[in-house]
Amino acid sequence: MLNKLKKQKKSTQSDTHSYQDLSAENIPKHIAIIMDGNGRWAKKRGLPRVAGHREGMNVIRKIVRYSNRLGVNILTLYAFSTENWKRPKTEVDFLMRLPERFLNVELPTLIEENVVVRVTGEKENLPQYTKRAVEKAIEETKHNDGLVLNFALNYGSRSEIIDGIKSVIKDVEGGKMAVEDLNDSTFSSYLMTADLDDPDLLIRTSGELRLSNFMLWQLAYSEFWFTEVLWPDFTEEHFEEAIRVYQKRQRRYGGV
Ligand SMILES: Cc1cc(N2CCCCCC2)n2ncc(-c3ccc(F)cc3)c2n1
Repeated sequence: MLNKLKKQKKSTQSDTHSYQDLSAENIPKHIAIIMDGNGRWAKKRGLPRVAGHREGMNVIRKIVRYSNRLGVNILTLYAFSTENWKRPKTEVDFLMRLPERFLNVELPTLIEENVVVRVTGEKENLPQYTKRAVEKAIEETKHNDGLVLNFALNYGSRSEIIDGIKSVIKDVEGGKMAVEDLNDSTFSSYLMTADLDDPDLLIRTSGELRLSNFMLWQLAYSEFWFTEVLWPDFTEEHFEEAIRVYQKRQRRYGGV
């Protein structure tokens, strides 16, 4: 993938995007995105909030494809937080149908593009139709080895950390774990993201400057890039700008 990027880098214009001054050597391995601003996008246009969520799904398609072409290893998308259950029932019901709606359209392409679908969150509390759709996608892409598309779905970082602590206590009491062996690395293995590297870059859209209970442990050393752009208006160019800024920061702090 990086070689392909190098070739495209030589030409001033690849098929749809020129990777202007993006270094193929330092593409963030794991990019996490808080996809915010969907409701505001709809309100600005006098549309119902759900229209913003629907448009937001179209942006996911573009960013997944672009991430795969750039050679990003893991793309984590914050789709539904444990706090989102407090939204109006009509909106929650609509949101819970989106995984099925997205996968019914996209799964064949994801399989073809060697993408691995993964979900981070409490799947047990999801409606049956939501769980069935995500489990089917996880099963049908588990043998792929390309981009890991990780949806944070019904995910809350504080409850993830509390559950991790409870598991550590259980293992210590059961003699499976010695307290002295507890450190960053062993504790990370008790979290839902045990099999993933931490994010190198966090992107949050719509101008909000907070983490909203998202990957609080995992983002400890990540670069953050915030934009006023609302998620439905987010494009490959915005994504490229975030990576360009990330790469500039890496050069500045690359030294010892
Ligand atoms: C709840 C929810 C909301 C949701 N939004 C649309 C995108 C904008 C931000 C939030 C609303 N999207 N978009 C894709 C999914 C999804 C989740 C799991 C999966 F395996 C496949 C697709 C999704 N899920």
